[in-house]
Amino acid sequence: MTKVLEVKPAIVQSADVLTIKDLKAYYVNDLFGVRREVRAVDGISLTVRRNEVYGIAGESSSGKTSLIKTLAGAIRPPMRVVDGSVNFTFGNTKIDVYAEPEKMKTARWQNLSYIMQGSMSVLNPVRRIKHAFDDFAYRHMGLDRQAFRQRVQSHLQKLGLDPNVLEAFPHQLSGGMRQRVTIALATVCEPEFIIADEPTTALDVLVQQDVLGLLKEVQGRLGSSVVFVTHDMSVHAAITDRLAIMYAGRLAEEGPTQAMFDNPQHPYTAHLIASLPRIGDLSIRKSLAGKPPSLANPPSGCRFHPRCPIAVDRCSKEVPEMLPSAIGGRVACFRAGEVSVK
Ligand SMILES: Nc1ncnc2c1ncn2[C@@H]1O[C@H](COP(=O)(O)OP(=O)(O)OP(=O)(O)O)[C@@H](O)[C@H]1O
Repeated sequence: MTKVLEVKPAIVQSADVLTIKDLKAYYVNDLFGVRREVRAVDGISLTVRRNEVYGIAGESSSGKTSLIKTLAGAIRPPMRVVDGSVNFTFGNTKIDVYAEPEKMKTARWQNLSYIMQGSMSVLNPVRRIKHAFDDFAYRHMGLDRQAFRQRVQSHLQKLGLDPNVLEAFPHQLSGGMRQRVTIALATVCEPEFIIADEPTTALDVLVQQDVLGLLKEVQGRLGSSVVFVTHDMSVHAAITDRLAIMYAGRLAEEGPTQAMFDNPQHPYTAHLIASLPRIGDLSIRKSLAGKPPSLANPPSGCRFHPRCPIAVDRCSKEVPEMLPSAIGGRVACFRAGEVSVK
């Protein structure tokens, strides 16, 4: 049995809120006249539905953070979107992120919010917590000061936080508390779309469970969509409805989370699941041979083929497309379904 955190998944509904089509985003550097491209996001298509938690998993450097920065329209040089599109639908408003950057600016905080890695980056260490709410949320809510403060206090209470945290400095709170405050900050405007990048990585497992429970509860109450990024598969098992696995800038597999854990179709998914600790199993977990490839010079064909235990000749020559999988998702593998989790 796989040891996972226990947080109940939400009901999945169907309208698409985010549609990404054949997205390519590269880091482009010119060094002494030599152009170097790191293909961090390389031909990704996916949709995220209303009221679902969509997970993105993959080893370090697989492109997870680059993908979510790209979808939030939060890219800076040397990163460039070289092809493809990102579209959001918020109520009746449609936004093409790269054709309509002004619309996207307005949507930020109101319709879309971002919980980043490490809560201290959004909470100024020398200012009280209340100022973070003033700085980020006040102008988006159209309330007078008093009504705004009341709204913030009642939101904190709904999340089980004492409104007195508003008077605290970040360093006076524990790591878990700070992350709860960050979730409160990201959700006070009741956004339809929340991006969470490794929000619980630095926390111990019990606090992590608490913070994940909170995020799930707010998501369920608001009916928001969440894109949740972490390399930790046990967290995906606990919180996500659907899961995408990234390998070397591309999607390897996507599908309903539970079905992927029960019956992974891609050998890389099977490897990630097999590396999780299991209750009562004292055997040493086998790691995959080799390292993730350089995205400046990725392998030909399927990028996973040099490390794949079941690769055949074709895998080094042809790029596998993402095609419907046997478990109601999509998979990019010529030998899909021929692996099992041992
Ligand atoms: N500013 C940059 N310039 C050049 N390459 C970059 C830059 N930022 C990231 N990269 C490269 O892009 C690739 C993808 O990185 P990214 O941070 O998106 O991966 P990740 O899956 O989020 O990793 P992690 O789990 O470690 O955060 C990596 O090869 C990384 O070295």
